[in-house]
This record gives sequence, structure tokens and C-alpha cells, in this order.
Amino acid sequence: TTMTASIAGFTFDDILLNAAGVYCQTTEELDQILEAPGAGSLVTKSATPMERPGNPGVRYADMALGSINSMGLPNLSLDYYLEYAIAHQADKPLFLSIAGLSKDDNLQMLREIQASDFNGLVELNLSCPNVPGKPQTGYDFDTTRQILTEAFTFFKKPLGVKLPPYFDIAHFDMIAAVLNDFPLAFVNTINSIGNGLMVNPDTDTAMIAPKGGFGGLGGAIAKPTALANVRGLRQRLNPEIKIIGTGGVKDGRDVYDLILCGADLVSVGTTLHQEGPTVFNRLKHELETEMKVKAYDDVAQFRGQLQTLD
Ligand SMILES: O=C(O)c1[nH]c(=O)[nH]c(=O)c1I
Repeated sequence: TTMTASIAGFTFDDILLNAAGVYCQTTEELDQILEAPGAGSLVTKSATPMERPGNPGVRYADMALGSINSMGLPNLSLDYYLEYAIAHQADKPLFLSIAGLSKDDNLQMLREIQASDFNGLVELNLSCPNVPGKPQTGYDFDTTRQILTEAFTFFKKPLGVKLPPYFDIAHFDMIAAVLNDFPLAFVNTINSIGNGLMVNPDTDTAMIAPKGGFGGLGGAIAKPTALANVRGLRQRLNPEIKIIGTGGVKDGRDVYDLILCGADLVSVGTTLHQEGPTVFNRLKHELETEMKVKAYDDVAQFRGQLQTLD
């Protein structure tokens, strides 16, 4: 069975990778994704120009419905991840994620990457929901347009954006109208569902500490929103803009569904955090099984082919 995809001229021999933020904070974690059977690439933790400790206190929790996190953008700095990516990009195309706290931070990091020997893909994270006082840029269509306009005056390497989930059809139209004006290599949709709240039933307290317990939701709870955002953007974006589908992947059928809605690559967050890098080989084999049931031997045969009832 053929389970490959191409983005910006790069061929991915496996279509699974980690979701930014999960299992990608340190060289040790990144090496485990790089070497994991079934993983076709990796993305580094979203970086800022300088190292950040992130939010204090308990900032991640698993629950029946998935996960809630308010990490607060802890990372070891752009230079750390840039060095790792340059050292390991010969093996397979890699994604470098950046999440500046301002437009200038983002542009400064893009200039540094442009001037470097990195030849992989950059994922501009416009959707971190957990930095206190910082809104998710992806919900501000004018600012998103402004950042991309300035970025493309100098940035020539493959660039994509990590988007927050949208919940209004009008917003699918609006973000697509912005993104279609730029030569983006891909969009990654969705990031966590921002600012949910979960209760610890034993203590009647919030599950996590930062921001009074408000954090991004991932896992099973995110699947319907992930499918809708992959489908909604696939229907609206220029075909040259590829899609990384993220959200709610627990088994091979979840991978299959994201592809059916239009995903080229599929990234795994909560389930990777819970199961570890062996999850990729499990998902790959489960996807193969699902494809055999449907008599498909290539993901290209059903990518984006969700049928509607009307
Ligand atoms: O809290 C985080 O570090 C975080 N958490 C998320 O769920 N998404 C993000 O983009 C980020 I930058």
C-alpha cells in the first residue's frame, strides 16, 4: 500500500508525524520521533527567539475526553531547534515550528531561518492559546494577512501556518481568503481547541494551574472540529496549499477520516503524549488495514473524497 504525500517538492514516505509541542522539546525526544517506525517526519516545539520556561504549576492533564494543556510556550529557543533541524535534515524533510509573541518576533525568526542552512519546512504557529494576555493570531485575519505579507517579501523557503480551529463557516471563508493570497506550502489544522476548562472531581478544583485552569483541548474531543476544519479548508484553499490534519487521532480509522476530508499528512498529539513513539507504527498498520477493507492501495485514491448525503 502506498501511503505517501508530497509538500513543496518534498516526498514523505510516511504520512504521520508528531503534533508540535508533543514529544519534541529536547534532542532526546526529537531523536525518538526521527527514529520511530511509521513516522515520516517531525516538527520541533514551537520556538521563540529566547528560551522560555513556560507557565508555572501543573499545566497538562489527560482525561476521558482527551487532554487539556496550558504549557505557555516553554521552549529551548529557536537556535536550539534550528541547530537540531540542520543536523538531521538529511534523513527526511523536517518541520521547524515558530511562535513569536509579536509580529516582529516572527519576522526576526523567519529572517534567521532564511539566512541559515535549514532546508526543510517552517510551520508558523498562529494559534498558541496559552500565553497569558496573548490572543491567538489566527483569529485576527488582518494581522494574519499583515504577517504573511511581510514574511513573503524575504522568506523563500517552504512556509506553512498552524491554525486554530474555526467554528463559523464565515470564518472558514475569511481565513481561506487570506491564505489563498500567499504561496503557502501547507496549513496545519487544527491546533488545540483554546481555553477549555476541566474539573478535578476529587478536589473540585480546575485540572491545571495556569490561567485559572483554562487550557487547550486535544484528543477525542477535538476530532469533529478537526475533520470540519480540514474539510472546510480543503474545499476553499488553492490545491497547491497542502493540508496537515491534526486533532483526535486515536486509531487508524481517525487517520483515514482526516485523509478522507483532505489531509496530505496527519499529525498526532494527545495520543502520542499518552502512548509514546510506538504509536506511529500502530497507526500505520491500522490505516493499512482500513484501506484494505475499502480496497484502496494508495491514499491518493480516497484523499479528499468524503461524500455528502445530498
Ligand atoms: O501551551 C503551549 O505551549 C501550546 N499549547 C497548545 O495546545 N498549542 C500551542 O500552539 C502551544 I505554543
